[in-house]
Amino acid sequence: MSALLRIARFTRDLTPLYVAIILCSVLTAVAGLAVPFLIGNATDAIAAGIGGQTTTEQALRTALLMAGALLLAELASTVISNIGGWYGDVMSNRMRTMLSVRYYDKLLHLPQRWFDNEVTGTVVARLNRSITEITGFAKMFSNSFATMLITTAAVLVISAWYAWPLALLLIIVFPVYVWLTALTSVKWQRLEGEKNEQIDIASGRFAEVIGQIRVVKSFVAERAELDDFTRRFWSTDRITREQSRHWHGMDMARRAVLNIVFFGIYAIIFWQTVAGEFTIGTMVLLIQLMTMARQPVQNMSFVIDTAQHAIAGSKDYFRVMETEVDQRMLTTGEDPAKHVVEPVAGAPAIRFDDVHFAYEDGQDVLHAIDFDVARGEKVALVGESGGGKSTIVNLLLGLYEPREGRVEVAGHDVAELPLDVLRSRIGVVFQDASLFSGTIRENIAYGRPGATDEEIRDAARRANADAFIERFAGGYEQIIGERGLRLSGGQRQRIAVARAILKDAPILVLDEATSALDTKAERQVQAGLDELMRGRSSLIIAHRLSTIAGVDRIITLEDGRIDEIGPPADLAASGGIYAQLLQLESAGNTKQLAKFDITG
Ligand SMILES: Nc1ncnc2c1ncn2[C@@H]1O[C@H](COP(=O)(O)OP(=O)(O)OP(=O)(O)O)[C@@H](O)[C@H]1O
Repeated sequence: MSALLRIARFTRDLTPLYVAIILCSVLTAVAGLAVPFLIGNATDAIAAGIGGQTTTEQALRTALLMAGALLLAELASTVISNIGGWYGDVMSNRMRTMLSVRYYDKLLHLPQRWFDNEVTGTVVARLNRSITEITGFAKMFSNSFATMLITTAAVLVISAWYAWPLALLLIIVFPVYVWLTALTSVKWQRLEGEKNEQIDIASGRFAEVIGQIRVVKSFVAERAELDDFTRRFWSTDRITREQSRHWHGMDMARRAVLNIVFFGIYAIIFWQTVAGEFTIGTMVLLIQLMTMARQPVQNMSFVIDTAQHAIAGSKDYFRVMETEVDQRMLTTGEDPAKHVVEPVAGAPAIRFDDVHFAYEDGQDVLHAIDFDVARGEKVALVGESGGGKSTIVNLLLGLYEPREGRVEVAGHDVAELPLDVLRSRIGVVFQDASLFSGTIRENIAYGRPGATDEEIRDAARRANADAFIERFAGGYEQIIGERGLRLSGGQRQRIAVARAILKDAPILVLDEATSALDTKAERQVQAGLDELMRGRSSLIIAHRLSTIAGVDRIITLEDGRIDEIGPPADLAASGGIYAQLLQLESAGNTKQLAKFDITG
């Protein structure tokens, strides 16, 4: 119940719709409750006519009057319940929109750490299930449950008026029924959770596999993937059988109790009628009222079943909604790129001051990292794979916080800058170009929404991308497929470079992509990158010795520690990692070079 109230509180903006739905439900219930009274009156009038207490004309007139009133009551019920249904549809759709938008908003602002432990497809599957179940319940409630519950409450009061033992029996049957249902609920919920877990994992994998279908095909892993998917779904079959057996076993017990109680109710009504306490009309009225009350009790399992799904769904939903978000976003609604951050006089563009960092407690991956990048300087990070290069970039982008020490940008502690302001100052070109489905124009404009066509073209020209874009039939409107899969690796990179040029951030982080490119493509991308780096302070995760040779300074890393810092010429002679790399290159030892993600 508290979970359902929580949903209602969470969606309190829908209150006017909730009120309209309840009003329609009350009116529908009232119209429905009039029916047994009208039939009861008609029955009494007909019985009186047949029995000779009134004339046949009088009996007929009353009966026809009742039939007319019956028609009106039923028409009213039809119209009002449909109006209520309309409100219900609108309400559940708005609820779905509200829950989905807030969930997406939440996900977009969760810290990077949260995503490290989640599989994208699983997050999406969970969202879909939770929201479908919550809104499904809301819709059922507004379209039928509410009227049903109001009718039942009214039947209780009316039957108490006529004969208190009837009301007593009805009052007993409800809690017994709900109690028996609650007994089933604990086990049912546990099994439902087990099922959902399997389905979420399978759906997560499904999304991953379809997203990386080329890898799957190249490893001929289709059968293995399908087998795993099938196994997970089939495991829900066993759980469903157990869950359903349990549910239906308990349902039999519940219904048996109901049958016995209703036997008592009918026995009382018949006995009282024979004893002359009730007229035939009252008997007909009471039988109809009891039938009206019986339906909600029987449907109670369905109501509770749907409510349980909604409760289980809401738990998953609110678990994510309760996760702490990155609080350090600019909350003024101001464009973060326009937020003024005056550089501290004399401060370097980037400074790492004795930074220690661990992804997991007690396992430092960066130790005492100390370096700076002067304004306009190009600095390359070189080190073995897993040495901590990407982690340094992650800290610079504020994706994680140092365990100890400070990271500064233009003299400001990164921990104190709003994250969106910080990130608007840093352009990033990732190793994997990471484009989105849509047009080339949209992908470049991602760097600066609202950029003019001319600005987009100019960025593409400078990134050495304009010529190949123009060769496409659609030009800048060419659709590039999911993650840009319809482009070559080099083309994707150049679009990513154009995107960063358009962003025009003073600091640049570059994770060179090389292995995927042939020499010509590499030259084309390099020309774009050179243009991008001009005048910017650049931190480069370099994968080519030619790039490393062209930077102002090199930082070599070993096991998360800085080994050396200095200009290429100095490090070439120092005997350290860079000097060794040069030796490996001249000896043609590409295998050892690959350990450093260096392609030569
Ligand atoms: N999200 C994460 N959670 C836990 N550990 C991580 C995470 N990301 C990286 N690591 C670990 O941190 C260490 C440094 O990784 P990092 O990605 O910074 O290395 P790298 O030098 O960039 O390597 P590469 O050149 O292969 O990309 C590695 O041991 C890695 O396993």
